[in-house]
Amino acid sequence: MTKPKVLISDKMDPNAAKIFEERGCDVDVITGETPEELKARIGEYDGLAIRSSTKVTADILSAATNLKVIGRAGIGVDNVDIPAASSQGVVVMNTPFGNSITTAEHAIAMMMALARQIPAANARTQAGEWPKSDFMGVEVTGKTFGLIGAGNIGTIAASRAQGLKMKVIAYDPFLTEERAVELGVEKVDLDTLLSRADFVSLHTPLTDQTRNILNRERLENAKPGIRIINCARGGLVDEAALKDLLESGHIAGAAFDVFETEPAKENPLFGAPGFICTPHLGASTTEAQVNVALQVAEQMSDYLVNGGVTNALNVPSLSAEEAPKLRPYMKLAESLGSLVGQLAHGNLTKISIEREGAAAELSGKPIEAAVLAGFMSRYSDSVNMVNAPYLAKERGLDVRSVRHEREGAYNTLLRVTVGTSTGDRSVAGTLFGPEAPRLVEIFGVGIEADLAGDMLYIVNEDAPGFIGRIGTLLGEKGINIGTFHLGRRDAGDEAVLLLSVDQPIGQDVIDAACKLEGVKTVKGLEF
Ligand SMILES: NC(=O)c1ccc[n+]([C@@H]2O[C@H](COP(=O)([O-])OP(=O)(O)OC[C@H]3O[C@@H](n4cnc5c(N)ncnc54)[C@H](O)[C@@H]3O)[C@@H](O)[C@H]2O)c1
Ligand SMILES: O=C(O)CC[C@@H](O)C(=O)O
Repeated sequence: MTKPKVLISDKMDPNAAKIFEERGCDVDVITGETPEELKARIGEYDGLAIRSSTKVTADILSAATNLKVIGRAGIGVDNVDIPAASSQGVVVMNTPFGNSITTAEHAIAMMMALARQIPAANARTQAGEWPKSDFMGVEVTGKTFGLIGAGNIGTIAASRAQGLKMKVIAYDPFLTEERAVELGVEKVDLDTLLSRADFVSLHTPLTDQTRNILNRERLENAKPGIRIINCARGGLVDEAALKDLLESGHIAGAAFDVFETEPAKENPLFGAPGFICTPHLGASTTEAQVNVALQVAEQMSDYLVNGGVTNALNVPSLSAEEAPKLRPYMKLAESLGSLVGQLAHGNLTKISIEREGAAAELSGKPIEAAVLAGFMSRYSDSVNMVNAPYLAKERGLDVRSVRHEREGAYNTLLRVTVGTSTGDRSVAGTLFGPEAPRLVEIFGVGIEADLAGDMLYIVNEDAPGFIGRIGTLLGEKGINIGTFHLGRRDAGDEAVLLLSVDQPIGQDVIDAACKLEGVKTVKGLEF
């Protein structure tokens, strides 16, 4: 049997190449190539091991005819086109914990550097100035550390801040009260966090919900003198607004490891008062790089040699026998989890997954994992069907799977219900034929729809003329309607409208739809 061939295309600890060889793979280390050079070469390889420099685009994947696995030695996979990889059957893996401690330590180092203005003091001292009176710092002891994103890295940063005798407050929609108590942090909303924190540290992935989470308005309304640390992802903070507010003195300092455009050879923040930065060094310690390199090489060779799947972001863990029967249910389960995750508001405390009819005969665990993966995909870019149940447990989400013997209106049915602080919210779906997942109920209203691509969800008063008004609005905004689904409890009651559309739904469309007569709720959805 020929050995699987792996390309390491980014600078990686040499232990990775050693592990690949020891575990039966041939390995080439070729770094710094242009996209064109990589595209010309990639067809030879079964595995591609990367960090953040290699951009694995759909174009490169189109030439990757033998590729079976991409391994990211690190956490963020924003440099990999996962949908394109999935549609080519390429497994994408990351190493979700190997650099967490190192990155949390970098955030704390940045906080201390900000508090004592170490970079500027160092530069001027070494220039021979001895500027002792220009650098009055602030203590961190007794100050408030505002954590945005209480996942792996955020919770480590919080514990280090507590070690520095700081009070930690946290904003994370996924943090339960129980977990907050366990961590010794106070759970708050984002506006409260910004009005109380002395130092704010961001630790979320970059998603549609977190992009510009610190926008101009929030920065302007933050407590005067606040200092901001971003060692997560560029794009979480409005860079131009931050520059203006550093210049006005409203914000006392900011420390960034990551930028909207990287490599950041120029940036509006460069030179702003109180601004310090590093070139995406969050994961750059010997220890973290050894961890992630070893882990990625072990995971990838296990997959290439034995078919074992660990920390994959785009495949469920299924046995060969169960896989064909379960596959359409996995898609249905993930879509229902994603739908309820996108629509539910409030403090999400519990989720139940009910199986009825033919679905009750199937193994519940993979279906549960698929629901959880869909449900949590809005909150983390590291979540997958393998780690979703573990993450849900760790975060205190009460997960229940119920199998009903009873015969229902459908031959097979999955129902997903989330408990929020404002009550239970439930969606249900079935399979049409053996394979086609279909939504059949949304928050108590019967409605039949495919969940795919970009969609618009509207709740409105059931009254004549509404469908015309929404059609006109979407037409004016250049949005083409693909499919149109309508449901209601009774005539004249609330109606639910679910549209699949050919263009993404922007905030302008949502704002305009909210203003239409009779509209109660509008939400853009993505599947
Ligand atoms: N600078 C670096 O070199 C470096 C190194 C490692 C990781 N990172 C980045 O750090 C980030 C966090 O990594 P992690 O391992 O802690 O991830 P994680 O998935 O464990 O945690 C992310 C947390 O963000 C929360 N979150 C999601 N949406 C949110 C929102 N709208 N508001 C508030 N919180 C929200 C999630 O609930 C979750 O708790 C990732 O983007 C990762 O890529 C950067
Ligand atoms: O590989 C790196 O240096 C950065 C890694 C980091 O951004 C991650 O998401 O793990």
